[in-house]
Amino acid sequence: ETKLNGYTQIDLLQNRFYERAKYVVDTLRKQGYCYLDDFHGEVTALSILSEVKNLHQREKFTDGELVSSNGNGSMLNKKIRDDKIAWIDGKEENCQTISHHMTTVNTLIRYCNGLIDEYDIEHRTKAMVACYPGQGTCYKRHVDNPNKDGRCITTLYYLNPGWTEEKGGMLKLYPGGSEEAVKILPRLDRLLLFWSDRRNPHEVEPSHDVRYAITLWYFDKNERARFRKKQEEDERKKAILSQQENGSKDGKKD
Ligand SMILES: O=C(O)CCC(=O)Nc1cc2ccccc2cn1
Ligand SMILES: [Mn+2]
Repeated sequence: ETKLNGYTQIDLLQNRFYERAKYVVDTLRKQGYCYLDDFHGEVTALSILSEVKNLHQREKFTDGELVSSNGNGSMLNKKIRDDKIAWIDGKEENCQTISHHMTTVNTLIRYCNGLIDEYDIEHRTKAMVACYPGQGTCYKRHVDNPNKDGRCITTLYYLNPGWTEEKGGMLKLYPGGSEEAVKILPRLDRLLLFWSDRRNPHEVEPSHDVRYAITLWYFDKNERARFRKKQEEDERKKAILSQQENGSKDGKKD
């Protein structure tokens, strides 16, 4: 391959990933969040946007699920989120550039993993493609991973060309749980990363125009394994309890 002052193209590419990973990890350490602009370049960003719009037209988005306001499932189902979402694994038809985004962020995170010793990042979720349809739709203040479900880094890729603050839809982040918020413009080709746990409560302000983003959550291997083990134990306990209940019911019958 062509040698540019001793470097091959691959070397340059790997250096580029290494440089960005270094900046990301240093910034995450310093302020808990970090964003990279012009992540893919405009042409690729617009191609991802057209695939997302196509998903939207093909009605592939579902309503964000309702969450009961006081947690006991009562009828007071209050909407805390108005986003419409689609889960994408990247193999779907007409999602090639979305898939390219997923592999590119994987590579960046793999380089970051080499620099972060508090986590061992090997897996991620599918891509959650989200759309806020405008008319004041928003997402109330929340923490992505409040109870150690394994997710350690949230990555949000924004797809909104020409977005301005007048359109609302700013991501308000409260880094370190502090009260003064940081406002992030959800502009095209911006990749935002932040720790998924209680260090980063955040909310989406009411949006007055259609607003698209793609989220990928990355797991810490150990926290995820502990969470899965706990989930299985809870399942077993539930199964035993329901058997006992059925058993006692049978007992009453005869
Ligand atoms: O679009 C943005 O700027 C961020 C939106 C956002 O926080 N979305 C979001 C979406 C979620 C969907 C399911 C479960 C947890 C979730 C947490 N956060
Ligand atoms: Mn969130």
